[in-house]
Amino acid sequence: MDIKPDTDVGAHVSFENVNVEFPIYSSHGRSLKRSMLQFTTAGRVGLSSDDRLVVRALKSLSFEAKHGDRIGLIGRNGSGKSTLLRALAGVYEPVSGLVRIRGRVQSLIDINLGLDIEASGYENIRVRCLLRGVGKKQLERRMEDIAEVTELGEFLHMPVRTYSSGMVLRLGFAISTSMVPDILLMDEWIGVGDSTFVEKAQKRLREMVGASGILFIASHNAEIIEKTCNRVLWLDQGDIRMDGCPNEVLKAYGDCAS
Ligand SMILES: Nc1ncnc2c1ncn2[C@@H]1O[C@H](COP(=O)(O)OP(=O)(O)OP(=O)(O)O)[C@@H](O)[C@H]1O
Repeated sequence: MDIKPDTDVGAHVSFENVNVEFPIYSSHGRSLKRSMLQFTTAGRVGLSSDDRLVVRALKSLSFEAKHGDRIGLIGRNGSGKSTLLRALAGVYEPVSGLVRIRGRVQSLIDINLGLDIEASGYENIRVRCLLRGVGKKQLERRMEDIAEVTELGEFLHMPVRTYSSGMVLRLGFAISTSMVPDILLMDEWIGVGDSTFVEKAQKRLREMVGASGILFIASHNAEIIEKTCNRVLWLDQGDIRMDGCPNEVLKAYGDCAS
């Protein structure tokens, strides 16, 4: 795969003929390969260039996204939405094609990923801030801001393994939403916390979405897509079936499903 650095200003994404494949490791035997290839998978299971059986999750996918785009990803289960988000996040490396990404990417796909459960809440906040390049001068203030959002008080001095699942989510959410990225990735709209936290969390999330350069959100909820997005990509079998304004694409998608 060829990743080219981009140096102009403003968030920008382009995918050119991007292919992402997942090998099916247990299928080395010829007869098994043959029988799996005969399954009706609409071309999603196939042979890679080195003759391995693979699931083709993205197939020659091409699109461009510009600063200001709020892109909803829709499509049936298995159409490639999460794979596209993970390719944008750099988690999945395409087997071929060209990905260009200009800007800092922040994924809210798994907000608790990377939390060290043996370390305290404060230690986790500190490490994450340092990893994101927060300088020493701003560190204390930034840490206090995040701590305040969690509303976890003295619990922040205790190891994360002593937290309830809701408390872990508050910590992960507060950390993940502490910096506005150029490119924001979400797999469904996040709803975290109990009734006292949820309103504050939603406001923070809306502000982060509004301030980010480009948003990608995969969702099965048409209302969320309509409210949040100015453009929709309808994915079908790993490729784009339609790209347009939310009303138009959601209508075509709905007509196709009914
Ligand atoms: N880790 C994996 N190993 C093998 N195949 C995978 C893996 N992850 C995804 N796939 C396959 O890639 C295709 C796209 O999956 P993906 O998760 O991107 O779909 P999706 O549109 O996000 O679906 P959903 O709406 O169910 O979340 C599917 O055919 C799926 O079976």
